[in-house]
Amino acid sequence: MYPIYIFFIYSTYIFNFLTPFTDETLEFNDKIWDKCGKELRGDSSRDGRLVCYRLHKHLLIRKVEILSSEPFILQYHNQVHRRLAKRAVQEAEALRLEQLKISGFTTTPEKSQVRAANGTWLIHTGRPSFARIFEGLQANINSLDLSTAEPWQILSYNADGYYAPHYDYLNPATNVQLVEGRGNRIATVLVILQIAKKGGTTVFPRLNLNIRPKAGDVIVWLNTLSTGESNSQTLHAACPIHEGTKIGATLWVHEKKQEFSLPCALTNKLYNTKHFFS
Ligand SMILES: O=C(O)CCC(=O)C(=O)O
Ligand SMILES: [Fe+2]
Repeated sequence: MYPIYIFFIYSTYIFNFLTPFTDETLEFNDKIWDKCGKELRGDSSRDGRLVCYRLHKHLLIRKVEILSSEPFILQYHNQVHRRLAKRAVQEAEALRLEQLKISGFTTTPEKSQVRAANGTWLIHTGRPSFARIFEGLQANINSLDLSTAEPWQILSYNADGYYAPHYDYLNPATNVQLVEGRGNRIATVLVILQIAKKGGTTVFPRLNLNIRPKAGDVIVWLNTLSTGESNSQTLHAACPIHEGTKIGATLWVHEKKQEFSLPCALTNKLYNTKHFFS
C-alpha cells in the first residue's frame, strides 16, 4: 500500500514544463482527425447505459452515461449549471490566457506542436465559479478525492485550435518529483464550459468514440488500470475547432489518496461501475 501523503509541496505547482506521456511517436495524421467529424459511440452503442442516481446530500438527480467500460469513461450530463458555466467562462477570459508551452512530437512539420490553445493554470478555489464547480464535482464524484488534482488547467481553443492525440498519464522519468509525490494521473476530469460552433469534439481514436458534449457536461475517465499501469486505450485528442471558441477546464487527478475508494489489483485489472456509483 502507498504511504498516505497528507501534505503536498506547493512548489510542484510550477507545471509549465509538464509533458504528457508521449514516448511512442503518436500518429498525428488524418486518420485520427477523420474520426472527428463522425458519430462514434464506442462500446456504449451496444446497450443503453444511462445511469441515473440520486445525490443524497443535495437531493439532486444526476444523469451519468457510461461511454466506455474499458477504459472507464463517463459523461456527467448537465453537471454544471448553464449560468455557472457562463460565469466561469467570463472569469477564465479575464485571466491572462497564453499559449501554454507543451512539448512532444508530431509527424507533420506544419503542425509541429502538440496543442494549439491558449490557457492557464488556476488553483482549485482561485475564482468563485471555479471554486463552486470544484465543490460540486467533489460532491458528485465520490470515488475520487479531487484534492490530489493539479490546479485547473483552463484551455481556450479558437478556430484552428486542437489538442493532438496524447495520453494524460505522465512519463515518470521526466516528471519525477510530481509522480513520486502524488503518484501518476489516475483520472482526468474535463469540464466543458463552452462548446465550439463547429468542431472541437473529444475523440478517443482507439475506442472509436467521439464525444460531443454540451456546455456544463463533465467527462471523466481513468488513465490507468487498477494495477497503476497506464492504459494505452486512453489515447485522446481535442478535434480541430472550425468555428467559434471551445473552453474547457481540466483536473488531472493523482493516485495518492485514492487507495481507499478504488479497488486493489488483486484479481481484476479493471474498474467498473460499482466503484463509481456505490
Ligand atoms: O479539450 C479536450 O477535448 C481534451 C482536453 C484534454 O485532453 C486534456 O485536458 O487533457
Ligand atoms: Fe488530455
